[in-house]
Amino acid sequence: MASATGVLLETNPTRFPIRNCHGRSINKQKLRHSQLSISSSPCRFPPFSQTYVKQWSSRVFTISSAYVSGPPILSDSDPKVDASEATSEEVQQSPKLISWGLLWSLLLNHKLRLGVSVLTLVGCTTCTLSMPLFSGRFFEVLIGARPEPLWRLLSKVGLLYSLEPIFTVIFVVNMNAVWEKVMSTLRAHIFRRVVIQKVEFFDRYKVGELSALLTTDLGSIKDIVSENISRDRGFRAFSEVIGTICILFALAPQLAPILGILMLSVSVLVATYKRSTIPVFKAHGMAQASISDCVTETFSAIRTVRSFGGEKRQMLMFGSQVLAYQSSGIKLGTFKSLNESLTRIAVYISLMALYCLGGSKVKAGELSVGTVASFIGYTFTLTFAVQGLVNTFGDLRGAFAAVERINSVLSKVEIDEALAHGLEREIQEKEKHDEITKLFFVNGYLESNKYFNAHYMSALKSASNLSTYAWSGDVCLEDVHFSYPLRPDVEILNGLNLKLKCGTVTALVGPSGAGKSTIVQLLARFYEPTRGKITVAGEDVRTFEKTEWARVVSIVNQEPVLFSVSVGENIAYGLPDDNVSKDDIIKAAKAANAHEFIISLPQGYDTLVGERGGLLSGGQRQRIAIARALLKNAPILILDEATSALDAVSERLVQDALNHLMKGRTTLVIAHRLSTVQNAHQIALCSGGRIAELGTHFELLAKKGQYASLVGTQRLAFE
Ligand SMILES: Nc1ncnc2c1ncn2[C@@H]1O[C@H](COP(=O)(O)OP(=O)(O)OP(=O)(O)O)[C@@H](O)[C@H]1O
Repeated sequence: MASATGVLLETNPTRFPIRNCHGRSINKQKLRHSQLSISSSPCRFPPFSQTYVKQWSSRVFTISSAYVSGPPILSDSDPKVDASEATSEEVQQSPKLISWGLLWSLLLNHKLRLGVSVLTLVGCTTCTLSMPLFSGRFFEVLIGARPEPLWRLLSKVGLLYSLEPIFTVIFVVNMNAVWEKVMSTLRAHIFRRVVIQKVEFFDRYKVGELSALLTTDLGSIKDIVSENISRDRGFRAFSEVIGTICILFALAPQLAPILGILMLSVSVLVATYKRSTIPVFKAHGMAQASISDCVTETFSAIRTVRSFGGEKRQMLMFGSQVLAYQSSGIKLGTFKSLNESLTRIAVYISLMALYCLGGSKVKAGELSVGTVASFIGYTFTLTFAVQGLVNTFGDLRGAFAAVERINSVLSKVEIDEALAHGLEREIQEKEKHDEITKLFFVNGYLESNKYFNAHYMSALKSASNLSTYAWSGDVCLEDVHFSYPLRPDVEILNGLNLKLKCGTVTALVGPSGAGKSTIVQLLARFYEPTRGKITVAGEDVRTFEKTEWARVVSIVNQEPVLFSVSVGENIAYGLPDDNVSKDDIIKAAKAANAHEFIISLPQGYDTLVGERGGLLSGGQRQRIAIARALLKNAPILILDEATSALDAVSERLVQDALNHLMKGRTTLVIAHRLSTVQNAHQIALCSGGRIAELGTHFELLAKKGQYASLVGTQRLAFE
């Protein structure tokens, strides 16, 4: 039944613009999606954090009171396209991935340890700050100016000396443990955020840049505590500076202001000087990064280097980078030595000032010898503490820059909602006591992403149906238009229609660059069509979560990627969430013609395959990938010319395995070989962003069109 507001909206939507939680107006179609599924299945959403629940319920209220109910409809207009209109606004509004709020809430998970750290910090700072006082008294006892027995004074000093290291140990251990735990959660949080980004995000950033976020940048955030819990850094330096200044004023108000001004000028000087050295540090860091780039590139492409005799070129390149690193290192050393001398100069100036002023006051009888002796001690304490604080501020600057980098890369809204939603649900369902899973929870909840497109997500259908649809229905690409997000002006597919009949093989042929692999990427849902849709048994695939979709699609590529674990584990990756029995693995390997070679390996199924499977031949890698796909037992199969890189013997073995794999599955084969094409139930020729010809081998030959000319010019290779 239509509510009053709903009717008003229906009649004149522009007069009553409804705004979503970001204040953005949302169209009617979106409203329909949101409201319908909210009312039909509100419990499908995982128990997000309270804030999310609040935002969610307010959205439910706004939307449901404003719209008419009805059956869930996913219109032809692409929800993703609608959502993309708002992307720039959302980018501006997106919350920072690492914020003070997040850090604070993570720290508060360790209240006890933090409490102990604060108490022990007070304890060890008190001990440290008492020492110069007792040194002064010691001199006074020695010259007879103080009537206290020496043994009593020494036993107090002894007590201080014993307590200080104990407090220090407890402080360092606790602070370190707290920060390590916070950093682990942060690391997992960032890794997860990277994993759920859309594929175009990975087109945009280099792997090196992304791994630097999790290693170098997080490293500098970690160092801000780990490297600053020693005596003369961070919190201790800060508490010592404050404590010393108070004591100095209490001890000798005549001397304290002079010393204070002196200290202040020195620290300003040191800080200014340090600021001027930032470019030198940066240059050194960059030189180090280029060395590491060169090493990675050379060793990962060692076969190419060798085949082109490129060793000398690589060595020269490495040598020039080493020299650049060396010269920036020498420059840095000079700056460091100057820095060191500055500290000493600061101490000496302060001491000279003290000797002159303090000495004259002692002579005039205004100050005791003990007080001046204590003052000298505090001068050292203050100088080193100030110096430590300046260093800590330098580290803080580095940490802020790292946070900024992480936020600028990861706070943008490029999250693949259809993937993140399913992943979130799966992790929520997992055993909460599992220590590894817990890492991905912030304060008991997964990062609740308010940018999850609720209207989009709410139209999701049950996963249990997907498997039935995929085993029994056709897969259709209907009027699919597509441009890669990084090249939005170039339309690769332009109204493409193709039906993959259930349980049959479709061969996809066409000239290079026609868009064959693009079709594969769309079927795998690495990208979504910019217009049109892909359906399975008539259902838009976007109504299913990507994690569910991944379960019904298997892809075997020309260059299958294996993980650097054992052969058995690589096959079991076909079902990464399940406990796969060894029998099932062997069964899949046998069906993929891989069992024989696997048992001849040194450790059989436990043999490690090396980085990206580099310790195996191309044909062996291919058969393991097929075994992995067999174990997965997905109803939709995509073969990206999986045998073209193999020799005749391997090809026969792999082809047998593939024939086994294709049985009863809806298969799309990108084919360059005539034999593969001829055996297919239908052949689709892709050209100009559409399917230009469709039929069997003989039908297409008879047409004497592009397919016939491809065969004629032998661009479809004969065996
Ligand atoms: N990630 C990407 N971002 C931008 N453009 C891309 C991307 N991947 C492919 N393209 C472009 O899309 C077009 C189609 O490429 P595609 O790989 O689908 O062709 P293909 O038919 O599979 O070619 P081949 O037979 O040579 O493999 C090409 O012009 C290519 O430059």
